[in-house]
Amino acid sequence: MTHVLEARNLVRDYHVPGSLFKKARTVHALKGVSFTVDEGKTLAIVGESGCGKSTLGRIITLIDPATAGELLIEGKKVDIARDGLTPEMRRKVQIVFQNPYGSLNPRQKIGDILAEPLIINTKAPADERRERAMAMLKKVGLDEKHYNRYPHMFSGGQRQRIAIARALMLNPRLLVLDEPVSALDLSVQAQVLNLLADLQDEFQLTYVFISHDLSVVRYIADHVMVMYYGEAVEYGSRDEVFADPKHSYTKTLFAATPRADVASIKARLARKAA
Ligand SMILES: Nc1ncnc2c1ncn2[C@@H]1O[C@H](COP(=O)(O)OP(=O)(O)OP(=O)(O)O)[C@@H](O)[C@H]1O
Repeated sequence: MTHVLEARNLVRDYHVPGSLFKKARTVHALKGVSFTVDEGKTLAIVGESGCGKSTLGRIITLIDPATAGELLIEGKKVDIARDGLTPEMRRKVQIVFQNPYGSLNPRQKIGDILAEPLIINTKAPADERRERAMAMLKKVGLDEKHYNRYPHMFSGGQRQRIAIARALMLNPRLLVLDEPVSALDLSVQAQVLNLLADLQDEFQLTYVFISHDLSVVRYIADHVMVMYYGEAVEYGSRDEVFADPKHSYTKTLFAATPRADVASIKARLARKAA
């Protein structure tokens, strides 16, 4: 079976220019990271601040180039230096960022925010764009009446729903979710996680879920990759990694994390297991 996403030995170096007081230096943000993600599955990427999670997310989403390595989307090699990327390839991968306050243009109405990817990437006429935006609002648990409102008129959870809806407008295969619930209250986190799980089932979406929160990862992930200073130090199924962490860093990370379970997450897990 072809993987939806395959990363082979991804390397990313950042060259930080020197100043009067500091020498120029190179930050080795990714030191050769490899993994695969299959259709309809979720790979969680876990690790502390600075371990390279977001760098990896930006490379997968083709926002940033890698220094070396290979990236394959549905078995097709992507030019990681970003030359020659087809619009088709770009449409397949979308990203949702942590901050729903910062990621939506405050001057645009929700309908226009959702229609924008269609205007840029397709020839869909205005009435079709409107219809698709309305339909997507409903899919993420919002309402047609929200179409003409501005982002400031929504709660944090609702804004993240809008960001998810925007990411889905082009029917992507893969969503990179970069700390998508970290800025939300616990009860709202559970609602958004449940929404992501439902959308995954409905559209057979593949997720790369970046998080530092192990209780969230435990709920959402099929596979887990633990990163430490630019390296993947652990990689396996969720149950394997949680039940029997191999690397000393993973053990420390798990020991340091309180079990902050969310009631409705537990309920859903139980439903899933049943
Ligand atoms: N544009 C850049 N220029 C120089 N160094 C960078 C740049 N972006 C990231 N880095 C460095 O690369 C390393 C990995 O950063 P990255 O943001 O990917 O980590 P992270 O695990 O996502 O952390 P956080 O959770 O805090 O966002 C860090 O040492 C960071 O300082």
